[in-house]
Amino acid sequence: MMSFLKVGCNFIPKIQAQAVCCSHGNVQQQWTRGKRTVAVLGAAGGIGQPLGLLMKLNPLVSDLRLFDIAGTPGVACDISHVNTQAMVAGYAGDAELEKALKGCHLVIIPAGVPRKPGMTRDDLFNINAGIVKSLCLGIAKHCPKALVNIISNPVNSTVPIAAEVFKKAGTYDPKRLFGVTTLDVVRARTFYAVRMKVPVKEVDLPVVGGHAGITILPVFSQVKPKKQMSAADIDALTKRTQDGGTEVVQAKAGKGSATLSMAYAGALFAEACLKGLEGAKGVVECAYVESKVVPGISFFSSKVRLGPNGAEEIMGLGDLSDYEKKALEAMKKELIGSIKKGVDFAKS
Ligand SMILES: NC(=O)c1ccc[n+]([C@@H]2O[C@H](COP(=O)([O-])OP(=O)(O)OC[C@H]3O[C@@H](n4cnc5c(N)ncnc54)[C@H](O)[C@@H]3O)[C@@H](O)[C@H]2O)c1
Ligand SMILES: O=C(O)C[C@H](O)C(=O)O
Repeated sequence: MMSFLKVGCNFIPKIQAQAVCCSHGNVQQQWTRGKRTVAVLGAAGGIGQPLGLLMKLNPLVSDLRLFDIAGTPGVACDISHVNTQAMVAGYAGDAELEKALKGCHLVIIPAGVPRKPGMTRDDLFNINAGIVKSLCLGIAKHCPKALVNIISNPVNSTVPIAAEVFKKAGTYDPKRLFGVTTLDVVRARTFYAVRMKVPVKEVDLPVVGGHAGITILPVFSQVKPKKQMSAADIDALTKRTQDGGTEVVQAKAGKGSATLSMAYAGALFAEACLKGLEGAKGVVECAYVESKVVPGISFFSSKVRLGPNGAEEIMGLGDLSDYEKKALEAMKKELIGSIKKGVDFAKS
């Protein structure tokens, strides 16, 4: 749980430094508050609006830039009335992208179309690939040193697209580019806690691979606190995590995909990045990054230690059960194909 959400309303008058914890609860550290500039691109959308609000609540943020093709002046005005320290500004349309990005430390991208029932995330490629490409061109030009958190689907392809854009611009640093897979972690932890009857705040559970169907692999063999799980439990919870996005798409019945839980997850990962920038120790989250963890798969989500330069360390997978090893084999072809599709698009 995010520190600023944990303390709820009480955090508002406490503008001075205080001890805060990362989502694994293993960090206790002092740091300076509110000196980071954060942009949300796609800020008028279903994810962008609550994500903007959550970033406004984050005491590490001094300036919040809300960018979209339209609608952001209103969203920014609304959020700016919240009595927390971050200054909020709205920017609309390509002509304002430079102003939105200049000086940013962290750029979060939930811009793009969401799924409707019956669609796969890959069905979004044709529209979202171009959106991510054009926004990343802007980042390369106006804030090349920023950390970039990509939420837009299909994440398995949009992150490789971003990498290629940055490579072409000569600004690529793999430590600063992340695909946000935190929602898979959030879901897996929730589903495990409910099924195994453990307090959700105590659950630590990595989710590795990518962010689509069988490429999502919760590693229940490493879950804490460990409860005896039957093979049927493991299979059911793995499948539910893999299908979590589709569960929401179907429940919303044509009105989009996960927005509120995604805003929460996006804010959780953004806060981990900001804590890393501030030099907090022991900030570890799963994220989809350029990786050598699985030979032959150039982008992969695993535990990443965040620090002042972004992804300071990409951690290995640890021991996997036979079930997980099989699932890892099963995802390889799809993941490699999605990565290649993104790279080919960016190069074309
Ligand atoms: N990574 C994840 O776990 C995860 C979870 C949920 C949703 N998503 C993805 O996030 C994306 C956004 O979902 P949503 O529900 O917020 O959609 P939405 O349609 O509600 O909002 C998207 C916003 O992006 C804006 N946009 C489009 N083109 C833009 C551009 N060039 N520059 C700036 N903004 C632009 C739109 O105007 C809109 O406001 C989708 O691709 C969805 O699949 C990812
Ligand atoms: O499922 C989707 O299309 C949105 C997102 O990727 C999710 O996991 O909720």
